[in-house]
Amino acid sequence: MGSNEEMKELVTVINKLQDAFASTYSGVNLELPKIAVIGGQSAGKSSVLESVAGRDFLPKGAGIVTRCPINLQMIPDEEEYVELLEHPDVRYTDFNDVKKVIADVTDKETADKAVSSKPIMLRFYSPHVLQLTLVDLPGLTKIPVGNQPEDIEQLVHDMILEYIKPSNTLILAVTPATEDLANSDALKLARRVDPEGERTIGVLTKLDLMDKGTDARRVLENKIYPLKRGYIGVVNRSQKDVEEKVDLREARDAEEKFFLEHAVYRHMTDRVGTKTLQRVLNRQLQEHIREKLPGIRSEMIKQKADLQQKLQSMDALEDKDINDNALLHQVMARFTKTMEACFEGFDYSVDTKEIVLGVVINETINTNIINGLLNERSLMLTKEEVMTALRNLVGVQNYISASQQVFKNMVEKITKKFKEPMKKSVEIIAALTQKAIEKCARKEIISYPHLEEAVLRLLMERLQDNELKCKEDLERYIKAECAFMNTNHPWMGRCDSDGHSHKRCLSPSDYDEGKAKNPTTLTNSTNPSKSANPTNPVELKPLLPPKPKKVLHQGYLDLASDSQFFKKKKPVWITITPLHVSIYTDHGEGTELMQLQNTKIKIGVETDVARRRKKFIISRIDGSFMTMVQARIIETMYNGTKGNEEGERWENTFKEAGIQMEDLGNPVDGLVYEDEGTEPHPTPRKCATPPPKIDFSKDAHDHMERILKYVQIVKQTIQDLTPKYIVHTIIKELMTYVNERLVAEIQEQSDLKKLMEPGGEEELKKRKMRSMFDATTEAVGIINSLAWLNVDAVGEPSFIFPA
Ligand SMILES: Nc1nc2c(ncn2[C@@H]2O[C@H](COP(=O)(O)OP(=O)(O)OP(=O)(O)O)[C@@H](O)[C@H]2O)c(=O)[nH]1
Repeated sequence: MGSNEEMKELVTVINKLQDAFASTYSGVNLELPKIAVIGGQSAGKSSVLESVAGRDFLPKGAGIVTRCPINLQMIPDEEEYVELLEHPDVRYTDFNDVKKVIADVTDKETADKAVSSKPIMLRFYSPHVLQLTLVDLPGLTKIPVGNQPEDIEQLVHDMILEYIKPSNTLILAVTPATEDLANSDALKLARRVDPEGERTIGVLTKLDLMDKGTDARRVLENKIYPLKRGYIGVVNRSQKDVEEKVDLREARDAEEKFFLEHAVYRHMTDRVGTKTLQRVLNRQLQEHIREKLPGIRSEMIKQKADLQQKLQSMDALEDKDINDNALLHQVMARFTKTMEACFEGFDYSVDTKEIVLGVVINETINTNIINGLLNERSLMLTKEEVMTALRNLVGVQNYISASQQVFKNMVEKITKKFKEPMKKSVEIIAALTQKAIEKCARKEIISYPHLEEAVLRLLMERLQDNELKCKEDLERYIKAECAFMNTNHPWMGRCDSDGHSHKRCLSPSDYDEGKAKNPTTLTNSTNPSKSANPTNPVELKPLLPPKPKKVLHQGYLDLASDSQFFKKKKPVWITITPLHVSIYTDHGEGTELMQLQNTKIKIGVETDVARRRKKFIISRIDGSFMTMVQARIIETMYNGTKGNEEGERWENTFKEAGIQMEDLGNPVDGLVYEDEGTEPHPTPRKCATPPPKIDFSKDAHDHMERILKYVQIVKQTIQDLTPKYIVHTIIKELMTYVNERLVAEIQEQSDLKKLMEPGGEEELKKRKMRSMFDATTEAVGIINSLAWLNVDAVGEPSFIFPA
């Protein structure tokens, strides 16, 4: 490849690399050297800089024209124009305007002082330039003129030093050929920062103005004041040329002509002319690049590997070419998985730093709902409150019995109290669920703000619907609870009014055992809900004869007329086994009325010695009801017809069967039986005794206990069911929606392209990193493509600076 072509390629490559580096945000830069032009006042600095840049946009003239540093940044671009920092929005394409603005800004900046160190920033965009910076500095002045301060020389001196100090700055030390080189301030200053002259290029201007017969041959031959990089002689436009608007191209031609026709200079073409100066500068740059690129390449390769690793860990490399639909499904699958992990705890990468909201919801259910809102003391009635209510029912009347209506009203009233806490519970869990959704969305969808917005909108709508539905369901449940009171609930027998279960749970057989077999609703069924429910009568079926068992004694005893079974006194068939006392309507084919467990009953015995009668008063040891109709005692009597022995035998056999017996003696009032004339036993004599007193407090107490027990059951059921309803309706149904409908609804309602428009910090970070990765990859590719990178030969001049 010819060297000129190499340089063309170099301009392209370097500019591409600069672009690539700019997008890597890495700070990696070719750092092409700045070129600072220094020299005495009116030495021709601006003219040199201009001819290097190839455009005429700097003010020139006699006197001190450049009074501020002019920072000219050359930037490759398709169009050619100038921008000034002072007017960032204006693109100057007329260079005369640029000149004028620079002059104005200079005047403004130096209105109260001779010079200013604040640079005027210019950007020169052109398709023909490399990205590098040229700095025109004010001329060194010796004697203050006009309003210039006394220390003007020092001021300018210090400013120039500041600019040329960095080792990455090439110094163009401009001296007019009309001056003695030994007095060159430019060279003196350059030597201070570059004593070896490694980055200083001597430029001799105004060769055309030298006295006739004199020339700068010995200077240009580097013999007078040697510099490592030597001297270049140039002829710029004279003040007259400037005024006559001779353009740079014409000036360049005139310069060429001048040197070719000059007797001395035409023999030293490699030392004179603006083109030569450009070529030298190009060479400097090329050398610099050649030196720097291998290091940059290694740095880029390392950076590329780092970025690749980071992107892989962020799962961001694969997404690159995926289409929007696939991306939507990918993102939503991640979101669904995170939601499931939150609620179901199926996350295999179990979080050890933070409790997921699902766990918070669980704790809230147990602590704040079951044992909080739904366990408030105010929801329940105290014994005193029930008792007061019962007393209030009768007013001045004597208490007779508590009606079923009273029971219903009171239970209903308490049950309805649960409505508000249940609703509140729904709201609490809905609010937590909303938080969980938002958190999961933030985690998984934040990179796609439109999608996140759509997901949140749909889920919030669904959550609201579910919340409403759940409240309605629970309200309906309360209504259902009030609609039917299951007073035969199995727990009625086992919960005390404080809601505590007895140590031993009753089995269904227990439930049956204590149950009275009402002759009108008798059944063989062992199902408590059917057989025990007085509102659910079933056909009366005669029982089969009792299974053969070891009978200790059996026979007829009379059942009292207030036994709750019969309206009249009636003989019943009783058998005593080691385990049970059973009462049948009759011997053989009779129906079993009751079967009582010996260990659970006690029998009080009254003996009427005169009549040889014995009355056996059977009750439960725990005081509970004997029958469905709520009698606490069953009175049976041996009527004495078989003599004393038979009465004694009954009593002894009860004892033998392990029943707790109590001798009640010989009662004063005798055995009270209405004479019903029943067969086959003689009728006991009617006894004139006062009617039994109604025990208000005992009956009310029983009623109160039943109410308290029942509302306890209601409460426990509500405590049990409410969280189930809530979790099902609020969370499970929401998850079903997320799994089955959400994506489809999102696709139906929104524009897919817009949905998947990335945004948000996380995505921006990923994108930035990905573009850095791409730029680095490109930069490495560009550097690798430079075959001449390791070639030592220095290329010929080219058009880095526009011709
Ligand atoms: N004949 C001739 N005139 C030149 C040459 N170089 C510069 N001039 C003129 O010298 C004057 C000063 O040139 P400038 O380029 O403004 O010099 P400067 O060093 O930038 O001046 P200050 O910034 O004011 O210090 C201008 O009128 C130029 O036209 C040259 O090589 N030959």
